[in-house]
Amino acid sequence: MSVPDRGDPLHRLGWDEAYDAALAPFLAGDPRVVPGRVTRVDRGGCELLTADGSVRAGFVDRPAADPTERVCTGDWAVLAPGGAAWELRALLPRRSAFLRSGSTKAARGQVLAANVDAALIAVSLADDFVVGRLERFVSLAWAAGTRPVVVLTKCDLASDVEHLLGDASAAAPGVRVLAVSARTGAGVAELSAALRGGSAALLGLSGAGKSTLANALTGLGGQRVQETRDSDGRGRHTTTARELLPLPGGGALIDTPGLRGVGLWDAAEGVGATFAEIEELAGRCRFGDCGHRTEPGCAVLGAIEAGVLASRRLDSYRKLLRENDRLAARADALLRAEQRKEWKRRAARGRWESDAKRGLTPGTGGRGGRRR
Ligand SMILES: Nc1nc2c(ncn2[C@@H]2O[C@H](COP(=O)(O)OP(=O)(O)OP(=O)(O)O)[C@@H](O)[C@H]2O)c(=O)[nH]1
Ligand SMILES: [Zn+2]
Repeated sequence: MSVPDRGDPLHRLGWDEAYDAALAPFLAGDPRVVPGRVTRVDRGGCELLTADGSVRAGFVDRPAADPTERVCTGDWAVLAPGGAAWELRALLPRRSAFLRSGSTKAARGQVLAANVDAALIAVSLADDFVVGRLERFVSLAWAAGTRPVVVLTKCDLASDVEHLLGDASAAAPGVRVLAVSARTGAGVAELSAALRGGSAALLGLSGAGKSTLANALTGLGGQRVQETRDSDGRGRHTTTARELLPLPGGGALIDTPGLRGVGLWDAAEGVGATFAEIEELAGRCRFGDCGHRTEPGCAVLGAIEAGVLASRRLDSYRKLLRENDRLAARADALLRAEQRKEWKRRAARGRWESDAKRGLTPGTGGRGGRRR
């Protein structure tokens, strides 16, 4: 493995000068280190693509107490020769990260994908268009530090595409919205061009057409999706394990199972960006802490009355903020519980040590302990 130069596989996957700068201190410490991009993560290990274009598996992650510091798909890793094989030494700072809210065990959440530039939100035109769901995905994309791109899929099945494009644009102001059909190929070239050079991740409900879209974008044909013809048009497919795939025009597509239908996590800012027009209006309310319910001089209510803002937008905005608050509160509670456990462990260890010093049976504090 050697340090990459321009046009090599790593640059095609998005390596640039800022990453060069991030790698420099590692190179100064050990000139043998090389970067690699994580294409898939397994329990405790990962697979990487390196500058010579080869995919190397079997890398073991460094120990990290904070789950968000563990390796994830899309990470740029610093590799160094160690013993018989290469080892993963560090991760370069992430430009963006999708976090999943913590499970009941881990309060701090888990990073699902890193260094994503564009979040492709797949919305099937074969199903009813649920605006609130789109707003949720858009908020998530902003919160992760990525640029959302709304992809209305299966446009061959819809008759009023123009109308639906308008609805989607209204729900996601300032966001690029495209209609595509993997079946007819409509819009695919335009989407490819919009992604060129960057890293894109796929989000969307099951059956939204993500795998089919991934095939169309990466040019993998039917390799990743097995077409089945069933009545509801959803079908079943098998997805191969690699989660980061090079795009033919440069850049990469990240498609991780965990990212496909994620929950909100610390997305208050993302919600704000999605409902930018409401936040902007709120800045003009008479009271700084206006709840936009009955307050006099409320610019938000004023806009609704004037027919400039749909009251449905305000409802969605509130709902997403509430959801986010609930998750944040839950995460706080989990974090506190973890800390309490750690304090108990430390206190127990302290008692043990002081018992031992006093010549008591360790852990009994003298109750039932005999002096030796
Ligand atoms: N008519 C039409 N059908 C499509 C199109 N894209 C996907 N489909 C069909 O929609 C179904 C679901 O597509 P998938 O690509 O498997 O959807 P997915 O989002 O990957 O689904 P999950 O893996 O469950 O998340 C399949 O039967 C596809 O053949 C399209 O552009 N037009
Ligand atoms: Zn107000």
